[in-house]
Amino acid sequence: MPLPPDSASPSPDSAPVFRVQVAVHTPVHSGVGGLLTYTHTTALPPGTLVRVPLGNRELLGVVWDSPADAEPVPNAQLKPVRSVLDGLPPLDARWRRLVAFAAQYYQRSLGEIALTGLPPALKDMTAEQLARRLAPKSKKLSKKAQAALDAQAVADAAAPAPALPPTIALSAEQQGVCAQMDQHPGPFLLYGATGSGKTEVYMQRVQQALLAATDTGFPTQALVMVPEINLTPQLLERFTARFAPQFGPQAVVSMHSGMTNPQRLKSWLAAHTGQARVLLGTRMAVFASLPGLQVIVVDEEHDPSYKQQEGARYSARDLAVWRARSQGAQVILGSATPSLESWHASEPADSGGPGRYLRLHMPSRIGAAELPRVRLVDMRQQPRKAVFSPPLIAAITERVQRGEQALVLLNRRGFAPVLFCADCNWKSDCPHCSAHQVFHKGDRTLRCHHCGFTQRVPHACPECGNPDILPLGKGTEQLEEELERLLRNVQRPDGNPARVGRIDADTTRLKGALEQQLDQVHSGEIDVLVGTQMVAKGHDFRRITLVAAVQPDGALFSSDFRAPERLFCLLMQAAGRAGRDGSYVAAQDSRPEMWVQTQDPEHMVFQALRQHDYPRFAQRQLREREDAGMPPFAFQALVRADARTQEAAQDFLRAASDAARQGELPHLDDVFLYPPIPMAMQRVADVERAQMLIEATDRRALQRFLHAWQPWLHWVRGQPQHKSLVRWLVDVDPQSL
Ligand SMILES: Nc1ncnc2c1ncn2[C@@H]1O[C@H](COP(=O)(O)OP(=O)(O)OP(=O)(O)O)[C@@H](O)[C@H]1O
Ligand SMILES: [Zn+2]
Repeated sequence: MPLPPDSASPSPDSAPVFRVQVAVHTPVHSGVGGLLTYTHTTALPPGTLVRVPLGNRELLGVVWDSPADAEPVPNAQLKPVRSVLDGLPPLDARWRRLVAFAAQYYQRSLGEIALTGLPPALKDMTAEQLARRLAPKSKKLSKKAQAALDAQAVADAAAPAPALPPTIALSAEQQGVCAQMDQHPGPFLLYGATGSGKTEVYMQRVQQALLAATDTGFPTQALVMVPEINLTPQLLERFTARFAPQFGPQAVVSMHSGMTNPQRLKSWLAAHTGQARVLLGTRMAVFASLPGLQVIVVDEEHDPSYKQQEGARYSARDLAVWRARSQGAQVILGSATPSLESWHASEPADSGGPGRYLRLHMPSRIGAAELPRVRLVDMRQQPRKAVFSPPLIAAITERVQRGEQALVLLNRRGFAPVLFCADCNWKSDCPHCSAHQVFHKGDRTLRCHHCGFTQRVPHACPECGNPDILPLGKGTEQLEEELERLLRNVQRPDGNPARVGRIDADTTRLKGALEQQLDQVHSGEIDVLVGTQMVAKGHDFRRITLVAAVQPDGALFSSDFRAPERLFCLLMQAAGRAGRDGSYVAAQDSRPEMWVQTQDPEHMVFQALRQHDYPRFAQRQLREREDAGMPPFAFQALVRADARTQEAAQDFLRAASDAARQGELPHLDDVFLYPPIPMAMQRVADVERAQMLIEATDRRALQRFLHAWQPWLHWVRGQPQHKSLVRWLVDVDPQSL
């Protein structure tokens, strides 16, 4: 795109101009710090959005600093700011503090984090376009239309104020928790069983925040975060129903990656200007501009999706805690299965714990609902090769015949994870990754879930021509097919045949598909739902009384030390979908159940699950981690390198490690640099991946070390022998190893 000539007229040499330091994001200027200096005819308030030239491009930037004094600057050295997006109030100091902290902590440039926090649509907008976007829509109306509007306004004014939604009477536990939140500044860890009514507590706290008076006059605001997009529509509905009557139809807005750029811009502007009072969103929402922020909720705080896994690898949960503290807002982390980090942080000080969070407990489900009874099926005692053990099928059949619903969980989509030739041992390996291509029966393809490489299923073994190639292992597609077969003669109480449905990333690719499929579950059209972790958490299903995890054991063999924690959470959350409506269960004279098919029923993960005993599980895991010196008792960072060969990737890491020693970086003695190793997924899309773990017992030592190391990493990367490196990055507090 050709650029217009500089609009700001060049000032004569040495005329006084104002220096403006601007945070911009360019890969070239991504070193830590990363402010570029421009000039302008006036000083610009920090937080102002500007468009600045860089090379032959024009970029959006945020004014970080602009001294109020003019000074003579030789014109040739510095370029002037191209335009100022002055229709928008500047981003406030608290937002800029958050960005500065995140940039420093996660070892990224200010500009990158700042731009991460802004809606993408702003990047390409001129000042005029933004002004138009901000101007109230003033369409010329016909006389008749105007008269109708006026009449409506008169009628509105005369009508009684909209009725407040009936507020639910809080349970005793909910009241107790809210009372504690009144007394204590937080942060709070709301440890509440699945179905204990945590959402109701959030709404109560949000309501209180929205009604609070401030001295700034800016409307008070709340940020509510959920781990996944698929939970936002549901929660949006609940929050809108609660708050729109009181605070206006625009009071609740959402923000997540499933929205179009114009939609995201709209939400962002509403939050920035105070029109929106509640912002509901996924991890990206943590960076939204919310000048009136009073309370932050992080629902399902244990969820790994709060950690951004690309670009700036920030933890939205951790930043939420930081943001709340730095601006005097309350923060509530909620979960039935808190992360071990948060659980540890909430160990009370009087029993020797850090006592950094206040732990609040809601053990009981709402109403008369009880937690499901957990049944472990020892698959070593079941017919070999059975996907579903006969007792599980009998239990599902019984539920369907009574008109209840069942949920079958398997965290693997597709029909089978691999195709296999028994004659020559050929396997459907992805040619570009160290992974198998997954067999999808629906469209008869082999698909790599890592790089997307897709092929038609071969008619015979590509190696030896054997026509009998076999699927190995199970995916959700196969479970669905298998259940349809097993339940084909089962009838529901209305005489119709049992209906099986499936929800996973494959069935929900199209926009609106997930909502539609969830509606089918809620309306009772589907009797047995097969799904991945997508359906295991957060959903308030009312008629599911049985949940089954059919092949959870794989996770027990993972090399990642967080694997047991992840599995336990997933199973507890899944169990939490059964029997949520106590009166329904009672009317059915039924009892909720969670089934787990496993080869290792004695494993402590399953034993703790059986007792619904998160504290015991957490205590044991934490003890192991303390003994092994792992998080939360140690702090970690990863340096990752991608290259065409594994050798090149590891060479870079070794050189980086040598540079740290030669450069005599601060705290070198307090951090431990492990040797580089290939990543568990070693090759993706023809790129070899390696990583190097850095560990310290003191967070600040690790931080200072990383900070001092950063320029060295850039320097090493610039050396000719590392030319073949594709990319490198630092991941602070990595969530998977
Ligand atoms: N005080 C109350 N009185 C009546 N019903 C309530 C009350 N509080 C919550 N509920 C209802 O109980 C159900 C479970 O509540 P909610 O969804 O808030 O649980 P949760 O703790 O967030 O569960 P999960 O962690 O499993 O997502 C919801 O249908 C909710 O409307
Ligand atoms: Zn691949």
